Amino acid sequence: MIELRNVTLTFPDGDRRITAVDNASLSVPPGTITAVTGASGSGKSSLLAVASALITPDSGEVRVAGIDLAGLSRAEATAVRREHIGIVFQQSNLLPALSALDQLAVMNELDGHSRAARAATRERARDLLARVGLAGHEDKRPHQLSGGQRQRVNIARALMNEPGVLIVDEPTSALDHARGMEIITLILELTRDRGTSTLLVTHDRSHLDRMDQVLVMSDGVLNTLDPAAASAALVRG
Ligand SMILES: Nc1ncnc2c1ncn2[C@@H]1O[C@H](COP(=O)(O)OP(=O)(O)OP(=O)(O)O)[C@@H](O)[C@H]1O
Repeated sequence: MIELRNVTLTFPDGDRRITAVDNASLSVPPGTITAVTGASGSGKSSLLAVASALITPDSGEVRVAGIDLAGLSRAEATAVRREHIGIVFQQSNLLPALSALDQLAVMNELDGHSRAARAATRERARDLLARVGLAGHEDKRPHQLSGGQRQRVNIARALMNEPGVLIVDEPTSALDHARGMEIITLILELTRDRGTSTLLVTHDRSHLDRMDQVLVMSDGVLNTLDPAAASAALVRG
């Protein structure tokens, strides 16, 4: 579950402050997907940063996987992120030198677990890669994969720790329409199968009618839109 109640986030701007998120409330139940759309600079990334425990808002309540983020130290917030939140960033941040399998396994292996635990990690990574359609591609490095395949690795990596919350920033921006559709379908399936509360930012309005909930951000303010109406608006142009 992701829950934001009356969240406001401001940034300094010379003598004044910019309100990036303005008294925003939202709730994303398990197994559902909420899309946030809106113009550039409307506050979407700021909202994701708050929901990912990367930034503490000025005011309001943020609960992720049942945990109230208020008052957590930086280390505690990092621990919550690691255990409960899978994040797929806009820019693919895969490590060029690592195979697809190692991109998934490396974070867990850094913990220095036993041999058996390492083997289990690699088995889980292999299963997840198969789940996102990359069986047979485990040993490929990022430059040997297409944009859509790299995005699949990103998604699989975000799921390694079996998070209850999945935060996805612009997953289709670097892809053509057909590949974008496939990625959205995958994220929807994973959300249903794994029961994640998925919060997704997108500029691409063509996917909105597939979402459980659509929110439009404008100058930091969130408004609910009927998913079908969001698509109808697209048809009308
Ligand atoms: N670290 C920061 N310091 C100061 N101002 C910031 C910071 N991050 C965002 N802002 C400001 O907050 C507002 C919202 O920005 P944000 O990046 O959240 O919008 P966005 O909707 O994600 O935009 P885009 O679609 O272009 O990524 C903007 O006015 C932006 O300039």
